Amino acid sequence: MISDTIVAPATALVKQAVAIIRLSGPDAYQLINKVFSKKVEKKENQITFGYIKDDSKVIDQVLIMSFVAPHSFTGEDVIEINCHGGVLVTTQIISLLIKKGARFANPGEFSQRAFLNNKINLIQAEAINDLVNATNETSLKFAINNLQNSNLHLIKKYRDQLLDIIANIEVNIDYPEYDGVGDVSAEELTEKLVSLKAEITRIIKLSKIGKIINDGINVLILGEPNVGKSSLLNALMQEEKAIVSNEAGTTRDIVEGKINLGPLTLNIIDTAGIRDTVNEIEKIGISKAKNEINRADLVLIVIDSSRELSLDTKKLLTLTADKQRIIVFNKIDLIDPRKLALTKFKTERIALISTVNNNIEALVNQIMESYYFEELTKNDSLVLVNLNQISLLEKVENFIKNAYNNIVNNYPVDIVNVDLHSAWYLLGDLIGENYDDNLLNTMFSKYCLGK
Ligand SMILES: Nc1nc2c(c(=O)[nH]1)N(C=O)[C@@H](CNc1ccc(C(=O)N[C@@H](CCC(=O)O)C(=O)O)cc1)CN2
Ligand SMILES: Nc1nc2c(ncn2[C@@H]2O[C@H](COP(=O)(O)OP(=O)(O)OP(=O)(O)O)[C@@H](O)[C@H]2O)c(=O)[nH]1
Ligand SMILES: [Mg+2]
Repeated sequence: MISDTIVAPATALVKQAVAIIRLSGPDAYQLINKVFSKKVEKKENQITFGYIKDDSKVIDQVLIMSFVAPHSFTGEDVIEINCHGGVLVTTQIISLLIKKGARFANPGEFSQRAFLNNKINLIQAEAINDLVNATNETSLKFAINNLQNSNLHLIKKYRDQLLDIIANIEVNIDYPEYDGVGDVSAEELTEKLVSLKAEITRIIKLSKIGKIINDGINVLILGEPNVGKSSLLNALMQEEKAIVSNEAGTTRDIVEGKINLGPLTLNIIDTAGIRDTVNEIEKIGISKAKNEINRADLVLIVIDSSRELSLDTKKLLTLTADKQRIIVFNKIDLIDPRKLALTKFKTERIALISTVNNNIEALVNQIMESYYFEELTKNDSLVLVNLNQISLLEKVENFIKNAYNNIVNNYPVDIVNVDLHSAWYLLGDLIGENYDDNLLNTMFSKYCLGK
């Protein structure tokens, strides 16, 4: 049982209209009543007006909101003090509460308590943090979907299915032939495993895209010199961020910019034009540009529409063949688009643009389409955007795959069940059925103070 009472500002320590101080734990009422001008009754959802006082010295005029365990965010007795939002007044009230016996909370400790008191599961806890950190509509949608309990039943369903399979294997299979006795055959079990694995694989796939969208899409602009890469960066950002000139080899270093494009966040990376050069500085720039390919989620290969496809561009196309990419034909204002040799790109996403005319809509549409997946934002979609969550799911996927192979290869039933148990257990990790204290501390420490 948690025995101490924690306190922290729930709002930033800056000059503002009103600040909120949160107090949570078994002594919340006792503590507030040591410093408040009136008696705060232990009653739910009350707002009480009065003064915070250090003995006879009045510190502030405040509103007290009261919650009674378990009906609060943390599941404990909670008092929220809405004080005037001065830095000094807020810190004085907190110091006073600490003097009276409260402990200053660690970052994320309120949410951690909410988890420990079964008010939220770990997916919801991660979602709270993701919600606070969300910078685009899509990631906000993922977070709010996961915060509402709506898709917890999915994980529970998968766990139940696993248990069911485990039980059936134990009861119904006449080892070592795996001939079906009773009501479930080996074929039916493998079928169940296959469909379960398919569902997990689907969630992993969606989650990986979700993670990219959540973190911001790293969009790398590549192309030979002078094709208009920096002009494109500037057009996307609607700002003269990078130097543009008609001299080939203008950009030497990496230039980065961040924008929100509708529901997406793009981290745009402009690079030095790629060509054979003897200039040492330019060479460094070119090697930097190539090194960025690994980090990129999406590569824009920019081509000057008015020129023949050069060897350098062909090399770039080969170098990025495995990447998600869009072939961008810039300077379309210089030629008749019908003259473009597009057939060799017919399996690719292409966009015809003219940065000089600020006509980049075709590219914007292609980017949006690349990351538009109806399934992603459906209310009941489970999209997990944290690396640890995704890697847990991948482990689950692997254990199910192993179990399947072992059944097919007529391995002993205990071996099959070890893998299935592991998968079941790891799904429990995902929602916090089982947890490790250190892991929990690490996880919540990335939260805001007072959260
Ligand atoms: N002032 C304030 N605003 C806040 C929060 C908070 O803790 N305090 N929140 C947090 O950061 C978020 C809201 N989340 C909350 C979640 C649960 C409960 C709560 O009291 N739950 C009770 C009662 C539920 C009900 O009445 O239906 C419960 O779960 O039993 C409060 C806030 C955002 N805004
Ligand atoms: N006609 C026309 N000219 C363009 C267009 N986009 C860029 N340019 C011109 O092309 C030249 C090169 O543009 P930059 O954006 O500097 O090209 P870059 O690819 O960044 O070049 P490097 O940094 O040298 O690799 C400039 O003179 C631009 O004004 C376009 O859509 N149409
Ligand atoms: Mg440039």
